[in-house]
Amino acid sequence: MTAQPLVIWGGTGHARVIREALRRESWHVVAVFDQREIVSPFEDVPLFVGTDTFSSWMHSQSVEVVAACVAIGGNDGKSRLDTADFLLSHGLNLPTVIHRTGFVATTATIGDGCHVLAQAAVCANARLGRSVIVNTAASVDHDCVIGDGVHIGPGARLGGEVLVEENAFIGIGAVVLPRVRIGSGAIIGAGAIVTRDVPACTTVIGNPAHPPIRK
Ligand SMILES: CC(=O)SCCNC(=O)CCNC(=O)[C@H](O)C(C)(C)COP(=O)(O)OP(=O)(O)OC[C@H]1O[C@@H](n2cnc3c(N)ncnc32)[C@H](O)[C@@H]1OP(=O)(O)O
Repeated sequence: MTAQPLVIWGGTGHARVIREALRRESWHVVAVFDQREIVSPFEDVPLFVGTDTFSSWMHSQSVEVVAACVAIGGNDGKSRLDTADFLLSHGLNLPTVIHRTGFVATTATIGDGCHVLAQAAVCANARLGRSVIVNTAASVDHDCVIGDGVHIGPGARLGGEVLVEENAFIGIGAVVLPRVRIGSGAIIGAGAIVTRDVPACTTVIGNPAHPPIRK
């Protein structure tokens, strides 16, 4: 099988993680794009800046580029989804990337452009929307429902039947107890233990998780 050319949008460390997770026999990274004038994360792959440059670059390619990955991490699910829509509008596919050490149950469903990274697990009957990141060693247990644009940070643990609404962000090593609902755009701080539902657009930290105290 010949590796297909693929572009990565987003030129930070997450791009390196994505490239590492891609199957080398399937995908060959030919360019990185970003909105900012930054240095390419790869010595052997050029970085180009901006959406206008992207359109002209696509037209200039002699070999058709058919796929892209969005490498925007952090809590910016909206940017991840907007960028995914931009790339789709240029006719690109957004393959689901599953690291060779990642686990996805046969009964789980995963939307376009999701990334399941090294040693992460998506368990039985879990449902992931599109452009979801399940980062290194995170776990999404049975029957969880994860909305579009959600990022589950490294080592975070979601018990069974957890609902995470769109664009929410679960920080490194957080734990969410079974059947808890995390509202859209909520931020769960690193290491938090979430025992109750979290309203939309709310940040919580600590054990048990609570909003930060304003000083
Ligand atoms: C591969 C990767 O790296 S993927 C990236 C994953 N990233 C993460 O998991 C980061 C998650 N982010 C966090 O936990 C953040 O600290 C947030 C979102 C909870 C808060 O961020 P900010 O609003 O910028 O808070 P800030 O850093 O100013 O800290 C405010 C106070 O809260 C405390 N605090 C911050 N985060 C936490 C936390 N997770 N748990 C407990 N206390 C915290 C700080 O110590 C500080 O306390 P102080 O006022 O007594 O000094």
